[in-house]
Amino acid sequence: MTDWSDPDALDCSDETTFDALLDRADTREKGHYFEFFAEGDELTHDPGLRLSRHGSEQWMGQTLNHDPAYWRSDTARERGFDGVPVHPDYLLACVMGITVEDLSEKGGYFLGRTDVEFHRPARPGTELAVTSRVVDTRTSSSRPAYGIVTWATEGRDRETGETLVSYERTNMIPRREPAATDGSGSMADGEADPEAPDIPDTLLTPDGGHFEDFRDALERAREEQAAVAYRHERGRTMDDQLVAGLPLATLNTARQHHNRDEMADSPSGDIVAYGDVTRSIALAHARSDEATYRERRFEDERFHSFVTLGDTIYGFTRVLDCDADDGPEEAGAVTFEHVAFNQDSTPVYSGRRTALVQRSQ
Ligand SMILES: CC(C)(COP(=O)(O)OP(=O)(O)OC[C@H]1O[C@@H](n2cnc3c(N)ncnc32)[C@H](O)[C@@H]1OP(=O)(O)O)[C@@H](O)C(=O)NCCC(=O)NCCSC(=O)C[C@](C)(O)C(=O)O
Repeated sequence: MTDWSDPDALDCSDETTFDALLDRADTREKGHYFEFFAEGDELTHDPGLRLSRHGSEQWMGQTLNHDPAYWRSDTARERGFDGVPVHPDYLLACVMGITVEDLSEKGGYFLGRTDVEFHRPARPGTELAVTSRVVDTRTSSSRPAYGIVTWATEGRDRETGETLVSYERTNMIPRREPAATDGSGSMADGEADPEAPDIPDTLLTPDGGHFEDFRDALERAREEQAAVAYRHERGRTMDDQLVAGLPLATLNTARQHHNRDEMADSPSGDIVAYGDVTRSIALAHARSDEATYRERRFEDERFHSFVTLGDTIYGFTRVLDCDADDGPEEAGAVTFEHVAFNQDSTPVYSGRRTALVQRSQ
C-alpha cells in the first residue's frame, strides 16, 4: 500500500505527474452561481474591514480625488465635518468590496447601481458591518450562461450600528447550468442607428465651480434652448495599481480584476477595472471642476463597457438641476449626470449624482 501522505510518494515537480494530479483534483469553489440566490434571502458578509486613513488617502491619490476636506482637519472643520472623514468613494468601495466574496466572486460583471445614499460621514478606524438582501433574480435573455441579480446592501458602523451608506446593485452572475433561451436578445454587434441623434445646438459651460455658476448656467441654457454640458480635461490610464491593487485593498476578490488566466476565456478576454475605480476617476475629473461641499446620493449608475489595462478614463458632465433651498447656508444641491468614457470616446459608466456645492462667498 502506498502511503500518499509520504512526501516522496509523489513528485509534484514532474509535469506529467502534476498534470494527472490536477486533472483528478476537485476545486474548492469560491463564490456562488446564479442558482444560489433567491428573492428575499438575507446575507451577512463576514470579512472584516476597518476604514483607514491610509486606504482613503491611497484611493484618493490614485483616482485623482484631491478634496482637502478628506485630507486636512481645517478644511474638514470648515465643511462641517466632525474630524476628517474617509472619502465617500472609498467608503462605498469598501462596503461593496466586502460583499464580493458572497455575491459576485463567481465572475459576474457589475452592471449598475442605484439609490446610493450616504447617511453619515465615516471616520478612519470605523469597523464595518455589511448585510445584503436579494431583491430580484432573473434570467438574461441575451446571455444564457448568466443570470441577473439585484441586491440591496447596507454598510453600518459595527460598534454603533448606525447606517453609513446603502444602495442597490445589479450584476450578471454565471449560471451553473446555462438557461434554455433562444439567445435572441441584444447580443448582435450594435447596428447603426440611421436616425441622427437629437441633441441641443449649444452646450454651455458654467463660468466657475460654485453653486451660483451652475444655477446661472442652467437659467441661461433654458432661455437659449441649450444644455449645460462639458468635458473635463484630465484623463487617467488604467495601470496595475488601479485595476488589481485598489479592489484587493478593499477586499474585493472578484477574479475579474486580478486573474488574467481565468479572464482570458471570459467575455472581456482580460482583467477589467473594478466599476467603482472607473467611476471614482470620472467623478474626480468632475469634482476637480466644482467646489464640492458634500456628496448626497447617486442614482441610475450603469457600467456600459469593459475597461481594461491601458485604457484611459475621461469625464463628461451634464448639469440637470439646481436647488438653492436644499442644503445648509454654505451650499446648494446640484444634480449632475456624469459619463466616464475611454480613449475611443466610448461611454463606460454613467450615473446621476446629487451633491451639495459651495455657494460663492
Ligand atoms: C456585461 C456586458 C458585456 C453585457 O453586454 P450585453 O451586450 O450582453 O448587454 P447589456 O445590454 O449590457 O445587458 C445585458 C443584460 O443585462 C441587463 N442590464 C444591463 N444593465 C442593467 C442594470 N443596470 N440593471 C438591470 N439590468 C441590467 C440588460 O437589460 C440585459 O438583459 P437581457 O440579457 O435580459 O436582455 C456589458 O454590459 C458590459 O461590458 N458592461 C460593463 C461591465 C463592467 O465592466 N463592469 C464593471 C467591472 S466588473 C466589476 O466591477 C465587478 C465587481 C464590482 O468587482 C463585482 O461585482 O464583484
